[in-house]
Amino acid sequence: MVVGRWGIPSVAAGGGVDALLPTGRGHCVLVQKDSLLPTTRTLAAGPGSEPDPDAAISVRGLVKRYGDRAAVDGLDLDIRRGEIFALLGPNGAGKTTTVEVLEGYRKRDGGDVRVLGVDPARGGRRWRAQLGIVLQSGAGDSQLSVRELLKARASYYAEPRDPDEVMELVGLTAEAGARGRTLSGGQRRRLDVALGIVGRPRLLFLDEPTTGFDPEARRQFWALIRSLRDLGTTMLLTTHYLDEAEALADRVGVLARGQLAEVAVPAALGGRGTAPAVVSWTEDGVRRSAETATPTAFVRELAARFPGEVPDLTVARPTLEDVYLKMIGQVPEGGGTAAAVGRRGAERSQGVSS
Ligand SMILES: Nc1ncnc2c1ncn2[C@@H]1O[C@H](COP(=O)(O)OP(=O)(O)OP(=O)(O)O)[C@@H](O)[C@H]1O
Repeated sequence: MVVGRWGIPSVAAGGGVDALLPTGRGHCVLVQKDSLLPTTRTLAAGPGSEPDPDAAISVRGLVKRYGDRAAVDGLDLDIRRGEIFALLGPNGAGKTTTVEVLEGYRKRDGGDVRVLGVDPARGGRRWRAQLGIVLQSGAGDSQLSVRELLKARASYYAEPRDPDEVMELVGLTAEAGARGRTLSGGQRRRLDVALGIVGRPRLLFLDEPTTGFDPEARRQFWALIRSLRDLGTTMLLTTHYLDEAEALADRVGVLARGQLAEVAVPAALGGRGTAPAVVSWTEDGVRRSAETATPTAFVRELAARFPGEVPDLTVARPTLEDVYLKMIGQVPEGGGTAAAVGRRGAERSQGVSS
């Protein structure tokens, strides 16, 4: 058995403000349309404000430098208890660094951070036992069976979930006796999640959890995440899949160059909620389209011009992907994801990193 972090057994080692949008539960976002950084801030997590004692995660002015380069550069963020928050951002934006600071795995250079009310830099075993972590590389080649792995992990917690219930929850009951190395990629990921939740965490970190899943496995995984939310688990999800963020997240935060460019509910990100619709149709053999703020009225007028169905009619608004790509630009800062991941993989088995 490999001993991972914390001694817990591991199976792997400026433009103008254009609008004020409510994001729910008393938070608002300031939307600026014509600048990349920062376009939006949660008012509740404004610079200089006090950390929110009721939040599951509360961050003010987080700074993390590697050499003279700031990977995280003054981050403010509140994640409410019980919500699923998706952290989005291009390669090298600072997502993993941020999450590692929150997990108590990486030292920060500045700022105030509270996770379940505790500074992660000082979090002890009791605090850590309330966290669940599902890393990118997981259960892999274990010689132990699924049930053995879960029982071993559960034994480290005061009030673990029943391993059989966890297997049921993640859909691994039929594989209870199978060794980790014989599982398919999707089953291994389920096992990663099972290991992450068997300690009954109040806060679950999910790092790109569905990479490599087939479409059906992703849908099943989403259902699992929703059922965990129903059980009251707060989740911080990092993902590059925009549809996943849209399907799961109560709110999304877009990180770019170490700062939060925007925090919003998925439907409001980048002004989606108020963006004009694009109506398209075919007329006289030609594809036509028009932007309109009143698509219903437009389509009604259009329909009056045609005796039957309007040919090839579609009405579209910007997708989450559209606004996200616009927000971040296309060129990843710093490149080098593979190098960063490899470096991290090596560091993660060795305790807290600077
Ligand atoms: N241990 C390290 N030493 C030096 N630089 C690092 C280290 N870890 C990360 N970086 C750099 O910090 C920046 C942020 O990296 P980070 O891994 O946090 O980004 P990310 O948003 O998680 O990226 P990805 O989506 O590719 O996983 C990058 O420029 C990266 O190269």
